[in-house]
Amino acid sequence: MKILIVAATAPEIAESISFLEEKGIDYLITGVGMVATAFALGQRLAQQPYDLLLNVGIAGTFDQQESLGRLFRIEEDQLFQLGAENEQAFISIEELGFGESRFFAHYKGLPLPATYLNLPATSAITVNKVHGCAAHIAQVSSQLAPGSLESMEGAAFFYAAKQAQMPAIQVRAISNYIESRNTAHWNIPKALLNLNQWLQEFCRQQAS
Ligand SMILES: O=C(O)c1cccc(C(=O)CC[C@H]2O[C@@H](n3cnc4c(=O)[nH]cnc43)[C@H](O)[C@@H]2O)c1
Repeated sequence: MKILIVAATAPEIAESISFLEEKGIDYLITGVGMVATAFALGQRLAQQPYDLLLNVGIAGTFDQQESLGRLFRIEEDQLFQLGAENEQAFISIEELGFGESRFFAHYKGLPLPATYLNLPATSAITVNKVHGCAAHIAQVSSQLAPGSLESMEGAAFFYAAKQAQMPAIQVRAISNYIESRNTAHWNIPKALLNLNQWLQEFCRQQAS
């Protein structure tokens, strides 16, 4: 099975790059954010088809009781606040009739290893602006499924995969709580360690 590993930044998969190169597994660093992700992935997929696309990275969680470093598979991801507003309410892109904002992991029929299937599943939102203001966080969080995560790429990754009609999955390690912004509270090293250990185990199981 030909797999493409997709990450926003090189540091997110730095611990796995020599492993991936030894195994002959392709990877793509897109740059941070939805526009960079959709363009880079679209460009790659136009040149080369894959049997499976895997987006890995770190993410924030809205669940203040969750453990930093924990891994999740993202089953649904949303282009957050894509739409319009009027004086009363937000109007989604679906209600406007211009497209869709919700995208899903897609791997039906693929024999994915236990290291993926056994991960806890959750939903995520994809944002242009990382939430860091307590009042906004309280408002957003009340509209989301409990335990939702937040990244800057996930839904754009699923979008590009859907456009290219290729199976796609996403795994995120929690690096921080979505809270009043304070990066001193983030635990990026723990998230990266867990994410890269998982990624290498996934690739080993996938190959066997
Ligand atoms: O500072 C570092 O050592 C470092 C190492 C690896 C990656 C980073 C990043 O800042 C990656 C940016 C990446 O992280 C995602 N992310 C993480 N937390 C959140 C969040 O709370 N809300 C939204 N996105 C988050 C995001 O997908 C960025 O692409 C730093």
